[in-house]
Amino acid sequence: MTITQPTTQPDTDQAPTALDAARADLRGRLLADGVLLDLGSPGLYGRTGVFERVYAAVDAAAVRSQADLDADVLRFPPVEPLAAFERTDYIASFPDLAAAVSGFTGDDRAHRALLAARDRGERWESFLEPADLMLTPAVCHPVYGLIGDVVPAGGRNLDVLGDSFRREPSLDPMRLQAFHMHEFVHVGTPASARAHRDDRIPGMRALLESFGLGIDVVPANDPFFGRVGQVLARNQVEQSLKFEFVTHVYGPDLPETAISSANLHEDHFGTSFGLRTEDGAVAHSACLAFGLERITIALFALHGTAPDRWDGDVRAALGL
Ligand SMILES: Nc1ncnc2c1ncn2[C@@H]1O[C@H](COP(=O)(O)OP(=O)(O)OP(=O)(O)O)[C@@H](O)[C@H]1O
Ligand SMILES: [Zn+2]
Repeated sequence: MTITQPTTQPDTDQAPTALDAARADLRGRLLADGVLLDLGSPGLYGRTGVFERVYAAVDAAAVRSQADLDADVLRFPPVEPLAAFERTDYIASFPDLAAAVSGFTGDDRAHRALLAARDRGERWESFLEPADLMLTPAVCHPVYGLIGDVVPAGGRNLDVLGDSFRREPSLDPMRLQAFHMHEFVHVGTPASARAHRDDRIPGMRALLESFGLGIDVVPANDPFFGRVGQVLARNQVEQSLKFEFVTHVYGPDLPETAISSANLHEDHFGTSFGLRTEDGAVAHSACLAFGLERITIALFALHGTAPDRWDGDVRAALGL
């Protein structure tokens, strides 16, 4: 079958850097070899069988690596109610990444006006109204509202896989607008949350290394928005709240990319969602997040786009 793909054009005419060139090269290879399909908008791709095969293997290996948690499985839709989104405070830290759903609520007359604007070649989305739904930017968000006010002794472990949407259009195939994270979340005491994060870092690292990837674990520096955001970013690093598993996707001389993370939220969600431990203290939480597309694409970048020709050890680690 031949698939005709619309082409996404770069939206800048600045001179490309070595990193831009490396990103364009990988993107071109993934499209030319039929791993991804260009949907005509930066960071949005269709996926073919070869992508899905590796992606499913990565996810299954991630799940096996956390099996001892005996976590409760939770799955959610790609959108969350505005009221739930509000409680996470995401809009305070990352307004530039957030995206809302809107819908048409007008009458016949408003519909005719919409169609007239469309016939004139104008944008018509302004005829839509906010639908009180947000695209979920981090898959653990819906968990905290469902836990109940008191977390049982020993805490709760949750296995959450879902869609993430972040409005960060890019021609870097490692930076998508729509992607998936598989998260292993713990809600419990300050000590159990910290242990969940810290004790599992070596195992996560070993898993990613078993795929043949070179991994560094580094303190994360998230792109919090604006001037206040610079303070938040500094706190995050100083308090070592988040670690990222980074790998060289674009060669040893170019910056590494985060393919997974291990986060300690402290009392952030416990306070916002009114979660307490049995002794009445505010619950703490932590999560491990596997960035499934980023891990998958890192594997294609390193080992090539034909998984049957990958090293036997790598295929064994992935169960391919
Ligand atoms: N735009 C994206 N496209 C694909 N995967 C992503 C994207 N953003 C995050 N991820 C993946 O989800 C994982 C967990 O999300 P997290 O919130 O920690 O990302 P992040 O630190 O904001 O990523 P970055 O700093 O690269 O923007 C990341 O380690 C990464 O693997
Ligand atoms: Zn980050």
